[in-house]
Amino acid sequence: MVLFPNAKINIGLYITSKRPDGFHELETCFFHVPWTDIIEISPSDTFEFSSSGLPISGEIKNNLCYKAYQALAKDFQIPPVHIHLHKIIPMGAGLGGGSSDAAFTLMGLRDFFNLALTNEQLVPYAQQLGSDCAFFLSQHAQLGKGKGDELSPISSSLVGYHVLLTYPNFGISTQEAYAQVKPQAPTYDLTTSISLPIEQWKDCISNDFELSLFPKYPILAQIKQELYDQGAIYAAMSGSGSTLFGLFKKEVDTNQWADFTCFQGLIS
Ligand SMILES: C[C@](O)(CO)[C@H](O)COP(=O)(O)OP(=O)(O)OC[C@H]1O[C@@H](n2ccc(N)nc2=O)[C@H](O)[C@@H]1O
Ligand SMILES: Nc1ncnc2c1ncn2[C@@H]1O[C@H](COP(=O)(O)OP(=O)(O)OP(=O)(O)O)[C@@H](O)[C@H]1O
Repeated sequence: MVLFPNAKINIGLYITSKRPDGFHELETCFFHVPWTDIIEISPSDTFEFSSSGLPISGEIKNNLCYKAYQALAKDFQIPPVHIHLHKIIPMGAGLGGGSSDAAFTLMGLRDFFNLALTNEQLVPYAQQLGSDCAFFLSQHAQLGKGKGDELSPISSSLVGYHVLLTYPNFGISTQEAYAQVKPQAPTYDLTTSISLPIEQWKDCISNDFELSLFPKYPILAQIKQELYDQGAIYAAMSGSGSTLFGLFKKEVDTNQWADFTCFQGLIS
């Protein structure tokens, strides 16, 4: 079985308070984007995990695909499998690649072994694996609250837009990014702003992580400006960075981004 876990972008991200468990309460809108990893699940006599593509730091036992297998194997008698991950989505990028791998592994194992579980019933497994993970069990854009895993669908859509993702070839640790944020009341009401035409988003939707990360990494602010100079209708950082994205009405020339790792895709 072959799976294509996709990345996400956050449109708007407000960090409103720090919780007693050390996590933060936030409000954000998650959208799917078509940059994907590849996972293959095949039968095996013993559990095996292998990877190719971008090197993934950390031990195999900490890989989210392995953790997803273990989470399901605790509650269901599933035979061993070989999971191969071909890593394409950059890490420490704010694109949720690891979380997507975890969610797709849960859904893949469910289908591979015909487990009687709906995506909704997989949510508690996803929540154990990461705050972003539950979003990838859904097909459509979602408003995320709480740790980012309390989701409700939104009607806004990016279908027909071209998205350009620019990863500046360095990652930012999510944990460190949160540690530098001063929680505050949202600057704008995200539910109202996200329902406005995309052309208006730049005046009423922002990402709180930009406030602390742009002064630390001035290149990020420069990339955002260049995306607007190139004609983006909306440009921002995704999640805790380091990727900046631009939304465009037409395909754009990516020659000027040759120094970065970039992806351009039509949202369908
Ligand atoms: C920045 C976002 O990508 C926005 O969607 C997410 O909030 C991050 O989600 P994630 O990568 O799935 O994060 P997790 O793996 O759950 O947590 C990584 C670290 O980020 C911090 N963290 C994460 C989520 C949250 N609501 N508050 C936090 O403070 C914690 O220090 C945690 O140890
Ligand atoms: N399947 C996986 N793919 C990528 N990274 C993984 C995976 N499993 C565990 N990790 C660890 O998670 C770290 C962060 O990777 P991830 O792709 O989730 O980053 P991110 O873009 O910062 O995500 P987010 O937007 O959720 O904060 C990696 O450096 C790696 O050590």
